[in-house]
Amino acid sequence: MILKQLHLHNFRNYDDLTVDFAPGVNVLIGENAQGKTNLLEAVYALALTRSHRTSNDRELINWQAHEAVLSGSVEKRTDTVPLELHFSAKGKKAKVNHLEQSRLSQYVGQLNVIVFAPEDLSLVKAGPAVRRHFMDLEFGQMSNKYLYNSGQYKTALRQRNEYLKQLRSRRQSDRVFLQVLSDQVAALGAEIIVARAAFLKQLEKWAQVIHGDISLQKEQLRFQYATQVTLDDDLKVEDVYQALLELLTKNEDREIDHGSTLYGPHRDDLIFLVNDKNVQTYGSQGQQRTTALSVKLAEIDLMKEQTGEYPVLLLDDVLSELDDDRQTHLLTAIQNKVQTFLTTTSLSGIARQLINAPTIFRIAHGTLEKETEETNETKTDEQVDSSSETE
Ligand SMILES: Nc1ncnc2c1ncn2[C@@H]1O[C@H](COP(=O)(O)OP(=O)(O)OP(=O)(O)O)[C@@H](O)[C@H]1O
Repeated sequence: MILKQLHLHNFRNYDDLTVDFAPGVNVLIGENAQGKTNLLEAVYALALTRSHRTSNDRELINWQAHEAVLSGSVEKRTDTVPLELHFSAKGKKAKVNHLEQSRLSQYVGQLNVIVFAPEDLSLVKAGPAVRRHFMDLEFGQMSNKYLYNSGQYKTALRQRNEYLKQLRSRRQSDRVFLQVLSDQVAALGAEIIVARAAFLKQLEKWAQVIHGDISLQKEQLRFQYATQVTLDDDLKVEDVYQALLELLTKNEDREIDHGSTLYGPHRDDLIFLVNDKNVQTYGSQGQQRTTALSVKLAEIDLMKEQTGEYPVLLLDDVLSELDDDRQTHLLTAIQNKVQTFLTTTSLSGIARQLINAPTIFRIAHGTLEKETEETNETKTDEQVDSSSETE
């Protein structure tokens, strides 16, 4: 899929901007604090209805305004879809094909994006919450059902935790109601666990090939999904539900003492093994970065496999964090395949050599100026023509 056009109205430091993007690599160049990441954030928000760097939507609205609007048109293989998103103090409104969607989970999935920022290189090193967030974000874009279930699960978990606290402080004593809440948590949790296991299997398949290439076949990457229920090959939602419910029922007293739910997919982790060793514990920084890069690149292929369309790739100042070798792998893997938005303060080194016909936008104080190969060529042609006339 391709984001053909984007319009920003009172979004961050942009007043009104309409920009047409190229299907290949769009390079956003500018000094610090000019609006490069804000523009990338706008693409991300148009896709997922929220920012990748803040959970507070108010920050997205221009300081002088009360409402921000993003709109754009997404070209897919079969059709072009107009998207529109309004942010205000009253909340968010999302439209697909000019029709307001009653649930945001119905909107997400129209434009798929993968963001790769320096902090993503610590996917392996960071705590489990980061990897759970990663799974929810990526799998949620590929499946409306996953997105819906994970939203419902969070609500059910919050209610159960609240009730456990009330039981602990003896404001409540009804254990039967706790069982009702446990049942909800187990049913939704089982859906999430089974979906994660299936997605991870597919993701691992792509990541293994990429990791093998980058490491010149010296390393083999494997994933281990760490969840509290035993996972068989022939995994069924019903079995996971029963296993999870049993854990919750057996441990009610402990959970009341804690005032929180100790079992379920909110406790999952994803372990990466390189040549059968946990790369978080034993891997070098280079191996950890290669793993993170392989996983990110694998997501692109998985998304294509699951949705039939390549996602849009957002590279937020990440090239400067990668050595030449890894930059080369990244850039050769995406070119002529995925529409890419890349922010940088200057396009230099290996990136300048490798990016084939980039479309360059110069950003200063929330304004954009396009500089394309074509206009450069036209200029050169005009200059040649006029010089031949003078002769
Ligand atoms: N809600 C807002 N309203 C107006 N301006 C904002 C808002 N939020 C952020 N800004 C401004 O946007 C600018 C930051 O833009 P951005 O984060 O896109 O920088 P950048 O070009 O990516 O720079 P760097 O290379 O340093 O990351 C800052 O000048 C900031 O003051």
